[in-house]
Amino acid sequence: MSDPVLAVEQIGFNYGAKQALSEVTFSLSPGAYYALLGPNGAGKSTLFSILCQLLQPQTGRVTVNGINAAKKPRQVLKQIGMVFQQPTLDLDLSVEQNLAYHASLHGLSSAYTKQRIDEELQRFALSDRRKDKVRSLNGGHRRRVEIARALLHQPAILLLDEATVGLDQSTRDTINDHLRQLCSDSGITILSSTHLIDEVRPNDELIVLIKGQIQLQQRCEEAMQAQQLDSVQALYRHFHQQGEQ
Ligand SMILES: Nc1ncnc2c1ncn2[C@@H]1O[C@H](COP(=O)(O)OP(=O)(O)OP(=O)(O)O)[C@@H](O)[C@H]1O
Repeated sequence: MSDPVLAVEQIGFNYGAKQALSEVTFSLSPGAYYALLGPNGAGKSTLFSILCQLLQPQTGRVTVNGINAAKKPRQVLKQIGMVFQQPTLDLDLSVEQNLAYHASLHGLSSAYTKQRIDEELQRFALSDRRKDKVRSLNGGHRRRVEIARALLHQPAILLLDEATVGLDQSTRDTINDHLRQLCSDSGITILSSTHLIDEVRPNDELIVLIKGQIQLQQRCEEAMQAQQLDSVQALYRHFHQQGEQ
């Protein structure tokens, strides 16, 4: 097995008296797609906030490619691309301007920015929309721009927090296809949170988080076989019930 690209060890986080995460431990391998599944309030957003350093864990540690996030936060942030639950594009800027602004925050040179914007817009079939204002794009295209933006600085890990919420089924399918392709083509690791169980595919690595605790980390197909269950829904229900006890 290759060294993990991300290791989360014994992380705990409370909001005052409210416990959001307790002794959360898991690791991600390079080039794999991980679906983080959990009901509302399970702690998914808190975990993402810690991974992209908006919050500091109160216990435990996060390392990215062996670098401790608490000790070298900037080096770790360079390795992470983030797509938040709420859209964060400026609607009155063009697609290209939104991407260029993000690239400048990451300190990319103008020549490299142009190259990366070209590459990512091509990857997401958006090259013909580069001069259009984001306001004129539909929801699926806006999400694709956000994913392209998160990839500009070539992170090792892409984090997506409920990235397909509010999109119709066929747009969700297209984006999900793109994301799986991204892992196999470019070797990037994806951690994508969802409560939409139908988005999880048999070949995905599955991480189930319930009430701030990890209930399962295993390839989805293997977990179904181990539990003798024939669907992701049944598998999730099983671990959900276990977590609620
Ligand atoms: N700022 C806050 N203050 C107090 N409690 C909070 C705060 N943010 C989250 N919580 C609580 O922490 C727990 C984890 O919340 P979190 O938002 O991380 O879960 P989630 O899995 O992302 O849920 P959702 O799917 O609804 O976004 C929940 O019980 C939530 O009520």
